[in-house]
Amino acid sequence: MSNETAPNSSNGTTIPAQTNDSDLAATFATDDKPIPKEESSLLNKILNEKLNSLNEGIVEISKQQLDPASPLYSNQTFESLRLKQPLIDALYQMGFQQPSKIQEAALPLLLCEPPQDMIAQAQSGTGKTATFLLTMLNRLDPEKKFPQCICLAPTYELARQIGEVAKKMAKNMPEIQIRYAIKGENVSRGMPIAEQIVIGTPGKMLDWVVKFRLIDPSKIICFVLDEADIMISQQGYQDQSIRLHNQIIAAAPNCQCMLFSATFSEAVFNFANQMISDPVIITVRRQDQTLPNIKQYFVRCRDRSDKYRAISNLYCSLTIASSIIFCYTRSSATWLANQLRATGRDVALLHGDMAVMERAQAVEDFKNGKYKVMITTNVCARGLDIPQVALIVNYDPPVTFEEHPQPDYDTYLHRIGRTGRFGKPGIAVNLADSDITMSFVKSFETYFGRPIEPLDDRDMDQLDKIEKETQ
Ligand SMILES: Nc1ncnc2c1ncn2[C@@H]1O[C@H](COP(=O)(O)OP(=O)(O)OP(=O)(O)O)[C@@H](O)[C@H]1O
Repeated sequence: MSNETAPNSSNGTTIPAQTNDSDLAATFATDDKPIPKEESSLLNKILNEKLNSLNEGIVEISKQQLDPASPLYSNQTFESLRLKQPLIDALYQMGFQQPSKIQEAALPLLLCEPPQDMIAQAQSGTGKTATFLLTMLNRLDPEKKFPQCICLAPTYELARQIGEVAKKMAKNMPEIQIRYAIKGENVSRGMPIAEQIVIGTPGKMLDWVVKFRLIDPSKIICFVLDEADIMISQQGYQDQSIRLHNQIIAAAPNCQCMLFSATFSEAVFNFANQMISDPVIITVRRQDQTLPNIKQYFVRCRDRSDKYRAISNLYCSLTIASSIIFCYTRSSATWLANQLRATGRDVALLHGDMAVMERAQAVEDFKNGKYKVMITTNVCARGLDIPQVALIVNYDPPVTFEEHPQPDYDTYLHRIGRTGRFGKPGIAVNLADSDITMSFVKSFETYFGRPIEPLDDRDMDQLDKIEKETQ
C-alpha cells in the first residue's frame, strides 16, 4: 500500500502530523548540510563487489530452480501444466525454462474444470504474475471479441507492467488483444471494448463496467486482483474493487476469482476468504516470506546529516547496478532527489503527485538504464519488476500510523522484494538515524526471522566478513 494514500499518513509534508516523537520527526525532516568529502566509505567496496557479482545471477537462478526448498523449484514442465502450446512456446521464448513453485502448484488447479477460485500468496518475484496471466490467456476464447478477463492492480505502473507481460505471453496468439483501463486511456460512450483482456486500476475499470457499460460483466470468465490484500482492505481501492467484484459475480456467478499477493494479514485473509466462494488457498509461512537471496543490512547513522552523508557515500555503489531509494513522503523524495541532483548526481524521481506521463517516463528511463537510481515513495513498493535492481535503500523506514508510528511489515517485505527478482542476488540497506528507526529495524528482523546485519563503514574486517557471507 502506498503511504501516499494511506488513511493515516502524511500527504506531502515531511513530518507526519500525528506523531510527537522527536526522533521520528528528525528521521523525516530535511537536511541540507554539505557532505564531508573525506567520507568515502568501505561500504562502497562491499557493495561494488557484491553488485558486480550480479552477472552471475543466471547461474544462481538455475541452481535455485533445482533446490526443492526454493520457491523457484519445480519438478514439472510447462507442458505438464495443461497450457496451450502457443503459450508454452511464448514462455520458452521469454526464457522461462520451467515453472516456479507457485506456478506449478496453482496452474493445474486454476486450469481444471469447473474453474476454481483461488487466494494465493507467494514470495515477491517468484512468478505470481505469470500464474494469473497464463490462466486468463489459456481460458479465454480468442475468437470472441469482447472482454472476458479483468485484472485490477493498484497503480498505473503495475497495470502497464502486467499488460506488457501479457502481450509477451500472447505473442503467438495474435487474435488476443489487451486493453488498459488506466489514467490517460479514453473511451467513447457506445463504443464497446473488443479486447479480451482488460487490465487497469479500480476506479477506471468501475467506470468502464458500471458507468459507461462498455464491458459486459456477465461475459467475464476470470477476475484477478493483483496485490489483493490492499485492493480489498485499503481505503482508495477497497470500495471500488469490492463493488466491481460484486457486480461481476452477480452477473457471472461462475466467473473465476483469483486473489494474489506476497502478503495477506490474517484479518485481510479472513475477509478475502468470505468474499470468494470456497477458494483454493496457497499461503507462505512467515519465516519463509523473506528470501535468503536478499541480504539485509542496516547502517546506524548518528543523525539526519549522517544519514544524508551515508546515502551520498553509497551513491557510487548505487550506480553500478540499478537501485531504488524509498522515502516516506513525496516531499522527502523530492527533497532528496534535488539534493543529489544539486551535487551533480543523476537520479530519477517517481511519486504520486507527478503527472501520468512523467511517471511513465521515469519508469521507462529507469528500466532502460538511463538512470541507475530511482528515488520514490511507497507508490513503487509493490509489484514493480525490474530485474536489474540490485539494491534497495530504505532512506526512511516503512511505517504506518495508528496513534503512534508502527513498523509497516507488509510494505517492508514489498519494498525489499523490488530486488532479488526470481532468485537474483539483492541487497537491502536500512538507514537508521534515530532510536525509533533502529527499533523498527529490529522489529522487521524479529517479525520475519531473518537477520538484518549491521554495516559499519569504518570496520574493514566486518565488511570483508559480510562480503564473504553474501557470496
Ligand atoms: N518460470 C519462470 N522462469 C523464469 N523466470 C520467471 C518465471 N516466472 C516468472 N519469471 C520472472 O520472474 C520475475 C518475477 O516475476 P513476477 O513479477 O511475476 O513476480 P511476483 O511474484 O508477481 O512478484 P511481486 O510479489 O513482487 O509482484 C519476472 O521478471 C518474470 O519474468
